[in-house]
Amino acid sequence: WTTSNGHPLPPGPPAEPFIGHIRILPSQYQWKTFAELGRKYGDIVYMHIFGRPMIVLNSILSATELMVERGANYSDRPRLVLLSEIMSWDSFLTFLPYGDRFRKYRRLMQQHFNSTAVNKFKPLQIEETHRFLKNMLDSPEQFERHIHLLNASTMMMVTYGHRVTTESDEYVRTAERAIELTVEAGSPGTHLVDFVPWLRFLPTWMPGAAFKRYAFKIRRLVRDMLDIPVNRLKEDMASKTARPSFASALLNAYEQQQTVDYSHEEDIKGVTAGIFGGMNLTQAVLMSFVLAMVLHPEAAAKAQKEIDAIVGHDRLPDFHDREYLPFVDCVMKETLRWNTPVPLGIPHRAMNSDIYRGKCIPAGTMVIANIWKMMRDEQFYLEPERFQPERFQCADSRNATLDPKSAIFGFGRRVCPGRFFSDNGIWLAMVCLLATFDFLPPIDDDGREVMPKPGFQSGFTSHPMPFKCRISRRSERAALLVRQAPTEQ
Ligand code: HEM
Repeated sequence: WTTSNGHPLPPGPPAEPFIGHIRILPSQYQWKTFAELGRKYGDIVYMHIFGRPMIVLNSILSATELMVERGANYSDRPRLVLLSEIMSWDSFLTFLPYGDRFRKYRRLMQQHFNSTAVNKFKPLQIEETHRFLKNMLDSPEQFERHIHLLNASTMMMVTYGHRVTTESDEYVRTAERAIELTVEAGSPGTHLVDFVPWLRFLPTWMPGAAFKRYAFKIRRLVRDMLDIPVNRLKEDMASKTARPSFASALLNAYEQQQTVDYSHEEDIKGVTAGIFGGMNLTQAVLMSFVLAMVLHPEAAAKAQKEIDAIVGHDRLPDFHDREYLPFVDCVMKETLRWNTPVPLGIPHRAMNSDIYRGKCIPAGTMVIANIWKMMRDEQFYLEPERFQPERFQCADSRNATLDPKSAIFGFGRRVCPGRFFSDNGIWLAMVCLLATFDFLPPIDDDGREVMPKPGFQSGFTSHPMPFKCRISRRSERAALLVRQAPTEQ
């Protein structure tokens, strides 16, 4: 295909008339299909669905050259009629189109979550991690629930000063329900109304408008996600019982008119509620870590040896130990690489048509970064399917490694603003777990150890398939340290 400007489109598989490539796209594990297409057509693959163009970037080079270096053109989000406009997720930074409101929200996130600002959250992350370790000691078999509570409580404390003590917490339940129903509605950008936008004007009572009734249910939950925590915080601030938080800092500045940068409470709701996606991702990473430690006891033992030598047995690890624990960092990087938390990132959109490597990328093209494939690029990672933290120890020309953190958080002007904060939290949880617990395979009826089979769910975020394991305290001394760890700020 040659476009009107005389440049061909990037290569891609043959399309069917009108519907384009819709039948090539599987509903599950799309990143694997995209990687196969990449082997055949190169690291930029062009496709279209009902005439709407999309490209898949299979290499870190093309993602960097387009989404970072040409960020002014590639930082928009695709127009998702069902998700953004009907369910109203477009109140959140994550789905905002590129423009003034986006820049305003990013600036606010950046002020509080940049690489130095996140240091102020460290005492809270330590406290929440201690609480988590105590829960692990009491009921290690419920590790998934404890990880969930750790993430929910840390994020809610940081953002709204609200401590989550149970899974039935009103805000967390509302947010999880909204996300669950949204995910069940199908992949963003693949619903009929996304391609035939006038369908959104169908009255809800009409046959064929079931999607709209369903979407309205989600819209109410999304509204609650925005309103409940900020309204509760305002009550606490009025009664002088609020803890300092991201949202309270924004509300204070707004009320005292210290800034003209944001003009409406709705902005505060939109920017703070963006944190929820982060909880789910940190959960995916820590669950993958537990699975990796069960499957690779040699990696866990090596990290534990390093921790014992540096931290000793009289205290729990802390942030200031990090620079002396290089192997723990390797385990963290390998965990992030091995199970990429967001395999296809969040799609960007080209605002204007562009020429790249002699090919035309039309205006409006949806740009998908296949981060899963980038984390398996043999140019950087030998035997990419193997879990091998050592690959990050010796970056020589044969095994030149790329830090997964340069890809798994996305690219350019839309790169994850929570990346420094989650880097700290994930590291602390991993190092404390390694210092105090052993991770063992479950035992079958004949008393034999059975290694769990590693597998990851398909979906927008990649979580390990449910698995069983035994988690036991490393020693009575370790258990005592956990019991004595301070948890009240
Ligand atoms: C392991 C943890 C995390 C991973 C892997 C992750 C990954 C990502 C990715 C891939 C994107 C899309 C970037 C792009 O469009 O190129 C993103 C966006 C975003 N993340 Fe994260 N994230 C994590 C944790 C967090 C946390 C803890 C927060 C909140 C403090 C957060 C807040 C956001 C927001 C608000 C956006 C939307 C940014 C925008 O559209 O401009 N994330 N994240």
